[in-house]
Amino acid sequence: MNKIGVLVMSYGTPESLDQVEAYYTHIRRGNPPTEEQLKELKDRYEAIVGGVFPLRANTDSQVAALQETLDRLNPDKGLQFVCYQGLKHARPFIEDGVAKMAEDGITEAVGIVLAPHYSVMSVGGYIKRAQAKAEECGLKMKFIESYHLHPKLIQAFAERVSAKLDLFEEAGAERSKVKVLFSAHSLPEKILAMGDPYQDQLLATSAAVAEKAGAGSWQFTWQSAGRTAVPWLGPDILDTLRTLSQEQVEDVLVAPVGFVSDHLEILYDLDIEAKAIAKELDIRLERIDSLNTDPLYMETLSEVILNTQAKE
Ligand SMILES: CC1=C(CCC(=O)O)c2cc3nc(cc4[nH]c(cc5[nH]c(cc1n2)c(C)c5CCC(=O)O)c(CCC(=O)O)c4C)C(CCC(=O)O)=C3C
Ligand SMILES: [Fe+2]
Repeated sequence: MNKIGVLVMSYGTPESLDQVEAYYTHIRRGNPPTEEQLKELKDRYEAIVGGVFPLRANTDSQVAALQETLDRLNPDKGLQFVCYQGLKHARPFIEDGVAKMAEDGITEAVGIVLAPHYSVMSVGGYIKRAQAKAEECGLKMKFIESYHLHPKLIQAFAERVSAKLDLFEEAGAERSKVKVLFSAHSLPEKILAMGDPYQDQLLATSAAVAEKAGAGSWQFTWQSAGRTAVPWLGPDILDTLRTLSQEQVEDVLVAPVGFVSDHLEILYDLDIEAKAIAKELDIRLERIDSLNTDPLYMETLSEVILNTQAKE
């Protein structure tokens, strides 16, 4: 049986509170955080679920679900796709995943990231590291850079937006007046001058989801900007909520389309931090459920992976 490796890449999260320092140091390219920064990050993890790191189980489940979906959708019975995990900032690292494929005798692989939009600073970084290790191991790799307009991805997000708009309506709000706020992780502003596609891809996803979900009123905002000296893309969601409040908006549905699973930036930055500001402003803030192992998301990933073989 001919085997094709699938390197499924994701951000990674610590396994326990005592690993947060090493994790944070890795994110900071080897510079350890100050005591204060470390405490602040640990506090955020403790606030979400008391020191459990949901992204780990979520990534494991996504990889398992992707394996099942690939097995089911692959039309070529002489070819088997085998998934491996590769994380950006935690074990198993991207390099570990590539090395494992090579050890298992795999010579050809496809790399994909559990994030739909390309930026040279996000997905570009994952791909660069995987490619370097693949060359070292003599592995031939292809990469999927983005899949932000795949019809099944748009449908999955749109169904979630629509379901939450129903709830607003049941609670007495006028559906067309609920502000749908699409969001994604901010990046340093310099990416715009570099001609990076990140922002345009996010706006394209947002417009497609808004249209499919029949959202009456929507806009895009950034979230989770880093606390560094350089300017980050804005407006930030907390400022956007303040502006919306001034515009007499009372109902807001946040749709974080830059993320595909429940983790810190969803469970803390939105569910705790943004919700607290919304409460102060008397805004009803809800968010769409995360995709996690949604079958439509798994089919999106499977279809783009299978497509890399069809093109040959
Ligand atoms: C574009 C992007 C995505 C989306 C695409 C993708 O998924 O790749 C993403 C996702 C995530 N980011 C995450 C966590 C963190 N990101 C940080 C810091 C940073 N993120 C950045 C970018 C991104 N990050 C950047 C440019 C920095 C500054 C440092 C640097 O230049 O690299 C920090 C440090 C402290 C802080 O700034 O808050 C933390 C803890 C978690 C895991 C949460 C969990 O464990 O549940 C996830 C899914
Ligand atoms: Fe991040």
